Amino acid sequence: MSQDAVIGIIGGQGWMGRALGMALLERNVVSPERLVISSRSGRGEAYRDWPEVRCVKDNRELVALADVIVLSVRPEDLAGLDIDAHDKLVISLLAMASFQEVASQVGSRRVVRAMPNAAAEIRRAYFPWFGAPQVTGEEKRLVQALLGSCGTARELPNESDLDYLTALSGAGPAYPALLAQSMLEHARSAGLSDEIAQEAVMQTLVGGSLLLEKLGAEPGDMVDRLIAYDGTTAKGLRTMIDEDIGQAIHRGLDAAHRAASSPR
Ligand SMILES: NC(=O)C1=CN([C@@H]2O[C@H](COP(=O)(O)OP(=O)(O)OC[C@H]3O[C@@H](n4cnc5c(N)ncnc54)[C@H](O)[C@@H]3O)[C@@H](O)[C@H]2O)C=CC1
Ligand SMILES: O=C(O)[C@@H]1CCC=N1
Repeated sequence: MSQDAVIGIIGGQGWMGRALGMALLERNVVSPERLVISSRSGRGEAYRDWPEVRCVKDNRELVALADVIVLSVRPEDLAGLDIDAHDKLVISLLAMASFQEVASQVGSRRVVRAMPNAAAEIRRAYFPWFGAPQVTGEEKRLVQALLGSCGTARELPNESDLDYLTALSGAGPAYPALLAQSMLEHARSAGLSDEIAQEAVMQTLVGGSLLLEKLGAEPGDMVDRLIAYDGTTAKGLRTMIDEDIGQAIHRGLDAAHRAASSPR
């Protein structure tokens, strides 16, 4: 498929659709003339700097204009889309909607399922995807370039990996947010001012994450090293480990994975 393909995003004003649309434009992966979005609420503010981007209200018009159709609506809105993609390439960002379900709803078996995460907003998403056998090698290269605009795109060998990663990386940015919330509550209850507590939590989580990325080693190596150091960190870590923080995380991931794998 040509790199000049017109890309249409259904739900292009929503959280993920807008993040993808903006990333494609800002990274010059797609020129504004080659982007079409459908939005029930009109053009909106997001694309105000890109007047060449076409905005339509009717999804059937978008399907007619686009070579590649990105679905970025909530899973419960899939059944109401009422489009026939006539075997065009469709990229679904939907959680909880299988290849079979998407293919039969949109009238194309040339379907890629892809899973962004909230960090697409800052172009740091982990963005795995799985392409049906009907998707050609050239189309897969295009998909990799499109999704790579939002961060790190990765083709997966099978669809079940995508359901798993929906729970791990798709939902993932919420997990450090939960940790941050808990640390912040603790800092406040220890009497720190809001300003210092917020700054300390943010800088620690961001700095710790960047350090992990730079070290590139097993995260457990850092844990082992600090337990062996046997200082204050070791006291905190041992207590959290004895309280089975690992079990709580595994049970949470299992629950999200079950939700991602079950038919709605
Ligand atoms: N928000 C997240 O962190 C993630 C979301 N996803 C998936 O991405 C998809 C989109 O999610 P969000 O962007 O968060 O939802 P959202 O609610 O922010 O955006 C969905 C957009 O679709 C529009 N829409 C609904 N029905 C439509 C229709 N018939 N025609 C045109 N537009 C329509 C809505 O008005 C809204 O603007 C979901 O299926 C979700 O499972 C996947 C990974 C992460
Ligand atoms: O919570 C959800 O269902 C979506 C899919 C993965 C992350 N957010």
